[in-house]
Amino acid sequence: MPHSKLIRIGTRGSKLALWQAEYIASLIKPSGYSTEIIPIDTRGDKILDVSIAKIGSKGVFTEEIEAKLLDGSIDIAVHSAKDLSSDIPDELEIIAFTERELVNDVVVSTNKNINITADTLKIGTSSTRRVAFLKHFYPNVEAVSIRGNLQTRISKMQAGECDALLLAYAGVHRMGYDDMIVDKIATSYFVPAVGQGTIAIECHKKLPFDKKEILSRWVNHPATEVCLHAERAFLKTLHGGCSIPSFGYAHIEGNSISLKAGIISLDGQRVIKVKRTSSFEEVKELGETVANEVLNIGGEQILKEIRQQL
Ligand SMILES: NCc1[nH]cc(CCC(=O)O)c1CC(=O)O
Repeated sequence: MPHSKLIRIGTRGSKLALWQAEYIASLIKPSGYSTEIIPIDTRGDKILDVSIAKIGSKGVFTEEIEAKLLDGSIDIAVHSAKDLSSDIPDELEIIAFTERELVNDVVVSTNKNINITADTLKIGTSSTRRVAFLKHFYPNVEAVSIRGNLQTRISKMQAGECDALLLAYAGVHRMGYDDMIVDKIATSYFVPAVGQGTIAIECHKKLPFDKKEILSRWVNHPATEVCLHAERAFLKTLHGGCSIPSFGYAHIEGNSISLKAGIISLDGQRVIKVKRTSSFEEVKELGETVANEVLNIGGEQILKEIRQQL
């Protein structure tokens, strides 16, 4: 790997991914290191007519990018932390997580008068977690599958395929669509996906030390990192990819970390949710404990049913 003061950033080519890569470049800039952004096409970008759950769950947005980390043609990969599987190759590590954005899901529409709690609505989403939560909390809503990047989804909504979209605030905000947000859904019951709202930096374990130092110092946000370690330990123990309707959200409460996480059945009938706290030093155990408890009180059964259906 080159030992120059250049950090080569691999990213997906979507507008959101490029925004995120530019953002990382802007965080690195004051360090004196320069950056180069290298867009990479992934399976998830190429196959647009099939739901993510059906393409095959793990790594649809990351495999091609990780291959370039492994062969040394890029120094770091920038991912939405949410899209990054809990099992990354042994040779790679996550070196930084950016400060978390507002973590909520939001309802986006061109119609300002939409009321998600009362109206009979068609809401576009392609996330199994959101579909299941919609069935559970908003039986008045019909979830319709909409894929593609944010701009495509908004066009499809405007063409009448649905009345509104349910999306992560982070992506909506980064793409500048804040004025289309009609509702912000509380995380207390509509628990976000593990990693939602933060950007993860993945690199080769053998990335030169000086570059690792730059990333730790200029990009990483320690409070977000500790929360993500809890959430990702949960996901890893659950053995869930991004197609599993699991959820997990950790935040800091004084001197401890609180993790609320679980899984919901695809029909929205059963929500298994566990909340526990730990010290900062025990976040990995926290994630594992919560996952094992979720599995034991009904999560295992839900996972089994989902694996049969997909
Ligand atoms: N699965 C797609 C994806 N991955 C990350 C984000 C948003 C940005 C983030 O959560 O950091 C989105 C879009 C969405 O869920 O609405």
